[in-house]
Amino acid sequence: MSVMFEPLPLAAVGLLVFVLLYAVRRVYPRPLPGIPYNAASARSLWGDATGLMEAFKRTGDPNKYIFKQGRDLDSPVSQMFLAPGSKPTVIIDDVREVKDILSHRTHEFDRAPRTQDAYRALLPHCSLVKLTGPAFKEQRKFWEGVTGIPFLRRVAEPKMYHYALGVVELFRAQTELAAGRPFACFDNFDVAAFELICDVVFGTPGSAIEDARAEVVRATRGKTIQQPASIDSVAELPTIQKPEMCSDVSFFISTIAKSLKSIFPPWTLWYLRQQPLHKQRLAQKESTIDGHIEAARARLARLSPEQLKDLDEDSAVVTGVRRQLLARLRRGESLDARFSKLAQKEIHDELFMILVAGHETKAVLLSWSVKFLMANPNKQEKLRQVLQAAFPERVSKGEQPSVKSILYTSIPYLEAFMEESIRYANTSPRLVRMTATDTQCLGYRIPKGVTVFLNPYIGTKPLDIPEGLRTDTSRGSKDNFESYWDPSGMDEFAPERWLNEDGSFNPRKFPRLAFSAGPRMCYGRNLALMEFRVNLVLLVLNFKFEQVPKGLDSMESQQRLFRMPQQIYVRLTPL
Ligand code: HEM
Repeated sequence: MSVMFEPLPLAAVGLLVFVLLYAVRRVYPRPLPGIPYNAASARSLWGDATGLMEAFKRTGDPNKYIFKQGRDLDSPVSQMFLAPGSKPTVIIDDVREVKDILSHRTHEFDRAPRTQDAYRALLPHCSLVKLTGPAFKEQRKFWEGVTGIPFLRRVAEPKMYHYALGVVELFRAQTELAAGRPFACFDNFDVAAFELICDVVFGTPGSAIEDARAEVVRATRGKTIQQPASIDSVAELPTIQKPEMCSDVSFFISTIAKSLKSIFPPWTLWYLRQQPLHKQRLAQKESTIDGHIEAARARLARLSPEQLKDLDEDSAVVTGVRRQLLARLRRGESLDARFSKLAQKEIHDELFMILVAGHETKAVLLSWSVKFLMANPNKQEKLRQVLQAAFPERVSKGEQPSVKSILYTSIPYLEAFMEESIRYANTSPRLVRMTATDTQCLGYRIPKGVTVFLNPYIGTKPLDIPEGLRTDTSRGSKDNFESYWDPSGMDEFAPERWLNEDGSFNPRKFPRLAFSAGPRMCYGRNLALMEFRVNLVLLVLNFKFEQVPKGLDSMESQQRLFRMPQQIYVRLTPL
């Protein structure tokens, strides 16, 4: 009997071993043929994830580790294994090719599901999560009024000046209370950036910066805060009370960042969304934004068709609502009814996206630029001298320059300083795409459905690549810039590299990718640049940024949604 049954268990064991071996093989890295990789990582179940996690723990920023690989392997295209059982991720590290992919190859390299998933749970209808097809382009066109120069000049300019002056006054009060000690200042920039974007989106002025200043003045007069004995210790300042919506947006930004950093983003996101705090904040932001949309709809629905057509849009919510109402007029529908659920959601999500994308980015850039001022006292002094020459009223009469003169006076060294800050801050150090079709890059075949990390940093020496391996458009772009690499090195902060010999500013000295390129280029670039300029000018004219004590001056970065400094302390002398 037993002899008869022996072959069956043997076959079962054989099958089990085969299935196990197959399963193990499936979870171990399976390299894409022909693309260089780290051989040791390919032998490990966790692939490159272990090294990446270690680098993240050690430095707070995984991007150096990711883009170092191409240099180690001497290849502009390489692959990494970032999660067991998943396809490899391809890394592309060549400025010309990255710019070409972003500008001309969106049908081959489009929005990655990783990015879509992270945002889709919160903003399913916003343009950011859409693939670069007709629906995306139509939505961008619908909203372009909000980011266009006429709207920015008419609506955003006076508001950004107001909040930038508010920050100057807050710094002045904090400096008095700190009495020579260094103090943390990220919240100043963060809350002011939020109040501006919120005002641009809803047309409702914020008072958090003014309130914070009043609180600091009260604490100084009442001597209610005991400062540390040492002049080199961090001063105690009253905490800025963030508007509720600002805390909500920061909370959602950290949710998105956590999911983007996770090895298994959908699981992380699912877990975060189950948390009661998440649900509570979500309900809060839904009712706030919907309230603004309904108030704008009710107001605009009372206008005559002519008034509606002639109306100057004075906030993003008015833009969204007016354009929906104009579409109703064209279809011969009544203006009175509430919006359909879909129309309401589309306006809602785009407004929320502007709040998310247009808030922390600007505060992070300003924080880096303040660090560059402190780390480079000679360049700070030079910037101040050119600004004082451009705006003599600040020195002779103590008057602040007007917003128009700040924005529209040509000041080459200021433009170079801004450009170099944007380059060196490298706030979005990794752009993510997915191949939408089987394709190739620099002679390497990349199959459909592979996640691709693009390095937009203008600061690493390009590897030698035969021109014949490039696409036609990439070959054609060779002379678009004076250089792709500064022989004096790009690891220094040097605004001068953007100046011609005659001292004029030359934006074509090197490529610029900090706001990405092509059809998916940053939507808020103009607003961000104007706001950066106004804040930088007013800060440098009003304060000397002294060096902060050792231990508070680290230039190390951390990766949240953006690459931001680990430490942001200032020590100021008012001017
Ligand atoms: C210093 C400030 C800023 C920097 C450095 C920055 C950078 C970027 C970058 C690099 C991208 C491209 C991401 C990609 O290609 O995958 C991007 C996209 C985007 N930015 Fe900005 N940004 C800034 C400010 C703003 C502001 C103020 C707004 C809103 C008013 C904004 C709205 C957006 C949106 C909506 C997208 C997504 C575009 C798409 O649909 O693909 N950004 N930004």
